[in-house]
Amino acid sequence: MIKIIKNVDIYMPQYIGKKDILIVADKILKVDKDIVIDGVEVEIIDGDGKKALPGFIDSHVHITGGGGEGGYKTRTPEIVLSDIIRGGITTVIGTLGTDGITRSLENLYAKAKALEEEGVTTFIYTGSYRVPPITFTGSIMKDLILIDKVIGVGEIALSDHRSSQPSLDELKRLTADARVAGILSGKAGIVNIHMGDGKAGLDALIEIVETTEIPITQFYPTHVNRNPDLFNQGLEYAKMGGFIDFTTSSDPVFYEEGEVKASIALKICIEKGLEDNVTLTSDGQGSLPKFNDKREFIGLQVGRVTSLYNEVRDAILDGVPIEKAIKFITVNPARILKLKGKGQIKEGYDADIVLVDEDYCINDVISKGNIMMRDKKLEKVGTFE
Ligand SMILES: CC(C)C[C@H](NC(=O)C[C@H](N)C(=O)O)C(=O)O
Ligand SMILES: [Zn+2]
Ligand SMILES: [Zn+2]
Repeated sequence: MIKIIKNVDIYMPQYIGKKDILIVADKILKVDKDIVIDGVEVEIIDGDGKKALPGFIDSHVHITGGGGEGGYKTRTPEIVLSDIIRGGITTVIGTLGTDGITRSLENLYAKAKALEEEGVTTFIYTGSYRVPPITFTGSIMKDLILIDKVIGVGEIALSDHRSSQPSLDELKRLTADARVAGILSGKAGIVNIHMGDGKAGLDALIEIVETTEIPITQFYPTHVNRNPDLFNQGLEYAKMGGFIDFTTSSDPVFYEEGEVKASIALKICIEKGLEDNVTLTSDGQGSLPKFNDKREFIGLQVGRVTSLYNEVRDAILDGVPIEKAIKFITVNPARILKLKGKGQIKEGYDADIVLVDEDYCINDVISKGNIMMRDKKLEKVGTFE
C-alpha cells in the first residue's frame, strides 16, 4: 500500500519544514513538498496541524516480564502490543533481568518474533543480570554472530546487591567477547549494564576503559539517574565519551529518595552539551522493587513503556526544544545500537513515524509502513488483546 502524509511539520529529529512523506511498503521513499502520485491507489493521511517524529526506540524492555524480587507472585507480566503502540514505540530491544532461571532466552526470542509478527521491530540482548551470562549457544560470541535478533549482552548487573558480583576479569572478557562478535557480525555488540545503587557506581567500567584497549563506547549503562551520586558520576563518564541511559519508569518514592526524574536528567544533559551520548529507556514490564536500608524487600511496581515518551513530553513542556528532546529515543539509540534504517525520518529509512498533535500528544503511529494508531485510536492490538 502506498501512503502519503501531507503537509506535516517534519522533525528528522532536526526540523526540516512542512512537507509530504511518501511511504511505499515499509520504507520512507521520499520527503518533499507537494508529492503527487498518479495511476495507483494512494492512502492520504492529513498531516496539517501535526508534527511527524521518527518512531520511538525503547532499548530496554522486559518484553517477557521480569521481577520476582518479592517471590514468585511478583514475577511481572509480559508486554502486550497495545502498550507499545500507545507509547509511540516502533522498535523494542528485549532483555532479561534478575531472574534468568524461570525467564529464558528462548522465550525472550519467541516473544520478540511475536511482536515482529504483530508489527513492530524487535531485537534482544543475550544474557541476563548474571556473569557468566546465560546464552543460547553456550557462547555470547556465537549468540551475537549466529542469531540475527541478538545485538548485545545485558542487562549485566553491577554495583547492586542482586548482581553476581563479577570480577573485573570476568567483565573484561565478557565485554571483549561482545565487542569482537559485534565487529564480526556488523552489530553493536553493546554491553547493557544494569547500574544498582552500590557506592562503587561506574568505577569498574572506568577501570576497564583505563587499563585495556576496550573503548568506553562498548558499554551502555542504564538506570544512571537512579540516585544523585550515580547521576553526577554518569555526567563525568559521558564527558569521557561514554554512553549513559536514564530509566523513565519510576515511582514517587524513588524521587523522594533522590532519583533524578528522566525529563530533568535529559534537560541537564542538553545544558551540558552531552545530548549525543544519552538515551532514555523505559524498563517496561521490569520490576521496580523497593528495598529498605537493610536490603529487605518492601514492595514492587511494574515499569511501563508509555513512560518513555511521557518523560520526553514532560521535557518538551518544560521548555526543551522538541528536536532535541526526541533525539534521546530516536537517533541516539539507533546510532549506539547500530540499528540500520532506524531513528530518523529520512529517505530509504524504515517507515516508523509518530504524529503528535499541537499538545505533543501521540495522535498516529506508523510502524514499518502500517498504521497502528490513527487519530488516537488503536488500529492494531496484540493477538490475544
Ligand atoms: C531502575 C529501578 C527503579 C528498577 C530496576 N529494574 C530492573 O533492573 C529490572 C528488574 N530487576 C527485573 O528483572 O525485572 C531495578 O530493579 O533496580
Ligand atoms: Zn535493571
Ligand atoms: Zn531492566
